[in-house]
Amino acid sequence: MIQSIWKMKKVLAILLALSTLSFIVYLTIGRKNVGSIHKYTSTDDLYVKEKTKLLKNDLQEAATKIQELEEKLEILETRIPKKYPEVKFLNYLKKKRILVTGGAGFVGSHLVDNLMLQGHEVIVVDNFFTGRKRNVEQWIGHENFELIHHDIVNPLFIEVDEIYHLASPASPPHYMQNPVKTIKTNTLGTINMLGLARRVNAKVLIASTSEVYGDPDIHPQPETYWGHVNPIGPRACYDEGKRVAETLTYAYAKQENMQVRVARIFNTYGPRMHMNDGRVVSNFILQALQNEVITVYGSGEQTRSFQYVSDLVDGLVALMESNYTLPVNLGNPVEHTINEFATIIKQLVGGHSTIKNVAEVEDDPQRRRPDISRAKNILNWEPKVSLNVGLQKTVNYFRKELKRFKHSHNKSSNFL
Ligand SMILES: O=C(O)[C@H]1O[C@H](OP(=O)(O)OP(=O)(O)OC[C@H]2O[C@@H](n3ccc(=O)[nH]c3=O)[C@H](O)[C@@H]2O)[C@H](O)[C@@H](O)[C@@H]1O
Repeated sequence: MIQSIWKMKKVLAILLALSTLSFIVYLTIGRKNVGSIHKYTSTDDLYVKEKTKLLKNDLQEAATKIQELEEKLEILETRIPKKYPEVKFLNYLKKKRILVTGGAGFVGSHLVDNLMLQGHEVIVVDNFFTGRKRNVEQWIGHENFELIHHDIVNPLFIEVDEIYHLASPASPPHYMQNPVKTIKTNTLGTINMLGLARRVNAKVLIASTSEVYGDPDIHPQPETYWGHVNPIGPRACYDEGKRVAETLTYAYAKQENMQVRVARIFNTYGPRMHMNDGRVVSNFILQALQNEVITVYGSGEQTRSFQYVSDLVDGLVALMESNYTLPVNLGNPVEHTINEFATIIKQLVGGHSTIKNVAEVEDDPQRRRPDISRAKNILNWEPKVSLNVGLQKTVNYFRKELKRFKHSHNKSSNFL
């Protein structure tokens, strides 16, 4: 079908070219001939004018027809079946209807891929504040997939078996950009999702964060640690927002006898991170790829532990499938200072960026590393992807993104 459409397109292009050519030939050779055979008269001139007019009309008619045909072709093209990744077949007993809030975001979209490939029906709800349609475009039109543009701060009425509640900006510059909205998403949004889960009797997993531990004074951080959070600092909208989300979850679970899961997610990276994400992984990689200065905030002696996104997704699915209700840390326990991390990225990318220490960030947690004993014991889960392998995939992704950005930037400036 695709080939025949291409053939039709070629034929149309040839037709258009031929008719234009014949018109030009007529105007040049035809006119000259008229002049060479006959003596030039005003009758000839009239004849040529009349003929030109007729040909112009013919050409106009042909152009209209071609346009009509092109429109028909466009409609036909939309009917060409899209090639989707192959999904498992599940019978109606095993197939679940799963809602993923924030499913067009970085982590959400990878989770959606996993659930779709397993053969489930997936409904993505996203307000596209930090999520992008592009992250889930591979599934658009698939019979098991649905994309809803909706802000979960408002209630949602659908029937589902499970809810992965991931909707919230997660990058510090993003969540600090509109702190009130971040709090609303994590409080009102969470109430709406817990309310929905209660109404339809669905299992619900809440994406919490390592930030509930604040700037920790216990290291590494086990789930039993209560945290060290500044309730009025610049990060409070997010870390206190997530703490309330956890409190709400356990209040609903107790009062309404619901099945809940809480994942405390540590720093995660991978393809589909936004170019303007502002977190350390994307910043350093983009800076290194463009030979710009790699900006280390503060002394660079603060630490983080980075997990690759596919490991996190495996952990989220395992947690949902378990019958464990208390919070579970999901993160990679391999810890690095930010200075070390800058050097790792610089070496991996190459180029001639320099590493520079710039102003520190207020309330920046100084040490962060998950204690993952609980996830290991209960879910039999631990990260599999090494930093080198994960970073290489992420660097490749950002390299492509930069090319794509430059290409579309050039195109739009040509257009202007
Ligand atoms: O990546 C994540 O998943 C986590 O990211 C953030 O937490 P944070 O650790 O502050 O994330 P980054 O902004 O990536 O910062 C990590 C460290 O790198 C530093 N950094 C960041 C960006 C930069 O250009 N340079 C730089 O030195 C920061 O100051 C911080 O010490 C979010 O708050 C968490 O919710 C989220 O789980």
